Amino acid sequence: MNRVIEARGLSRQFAQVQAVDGVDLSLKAGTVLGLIGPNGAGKTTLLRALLGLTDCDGEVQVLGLDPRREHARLMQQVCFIADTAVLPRWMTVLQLLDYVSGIHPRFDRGQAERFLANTEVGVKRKVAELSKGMTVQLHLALVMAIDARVLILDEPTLGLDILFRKRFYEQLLNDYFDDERTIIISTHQVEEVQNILTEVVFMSRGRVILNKDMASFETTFSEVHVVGGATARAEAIPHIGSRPILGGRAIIYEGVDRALLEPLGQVRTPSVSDLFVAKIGGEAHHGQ
Ligand SMILES: Nc1ncnc2c1ncn2[C@@H]1O[C@H](COP(=O)(O)OP(=O)(O)OP(=O)(O)O)[C@@H](O)[C@H]1O
Repeated sequence: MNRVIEARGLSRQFAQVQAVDGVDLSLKAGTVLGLIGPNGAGKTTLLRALLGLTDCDGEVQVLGLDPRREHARLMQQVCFIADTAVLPRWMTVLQLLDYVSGIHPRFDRGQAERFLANTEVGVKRKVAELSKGMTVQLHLALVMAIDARVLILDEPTLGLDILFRKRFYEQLLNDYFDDERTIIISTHQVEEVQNILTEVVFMSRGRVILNKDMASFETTFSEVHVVGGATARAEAIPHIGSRPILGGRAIIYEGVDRALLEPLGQVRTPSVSDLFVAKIGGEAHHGQ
């Protein structure tokens, strides 16, 4: 089996809300997927459906298992970080390390301790006494020390300061990620993850709006910075986004030959977040 995650027509409806609406997803080992979408887009519901934590319609397999029927087996091979509030607040950090060592066969306690040594989290303190950011650091230390084939991170760095966010992603890539693993990161902090992604999915209103590997992202999308008279010519070419920048405009194109754009100004690949605004900002606007 070379697909780690395979979903077809995955849907989840809550009363009035179609939280996930016919999503197809196919990921192989060695993927770092960024799942990007506005609030309420359905990201958490999709991740929970992949893990069998919420019911869903459609076909879904993770590591060859059906998360709805084989949830317990699946959870032995995946690691999910979502809500940092679930750590037992009355335990000390040391007690928590003992506890996780006892329950999780794939937990490497030494690795968790090495990770914590680089943080402000004192191992003798109670979880309840830690700041929000420290609680998240503790949670991450536990997660990164679990040898899982699939790691699902839902807003992993929420509440962390910028230095720690950077360090977290560096560490994730250098110390955790390898060809055997698959990581999905759902986040609003797109700029911070874009350099570590191999694939990106944009979600809006339960649907996948964009699903690209980063190599084809670069060949599909272009951004041109235009000034003066070139602006009108650039805007005459069908584009998906246009925004003011210092002294001119940045215009984003999909599927336009770069040779056509080069005479107009400086051509580059748009950032994932600028493309997100162009795609989803427009979408939200048209829907209103
Ligand atoms: N248990 C539930 N019962 C009813 N509606 C729900 C439930 N869980 C999610 N929803 C709805 O489904 C939609 C998608 O929610 P979801 O939490 O998956 O979005 P999200 O993309 O993760 O959002 P955010 O970025 O704000 O965390 C929302 O409209 C939400 O209100």
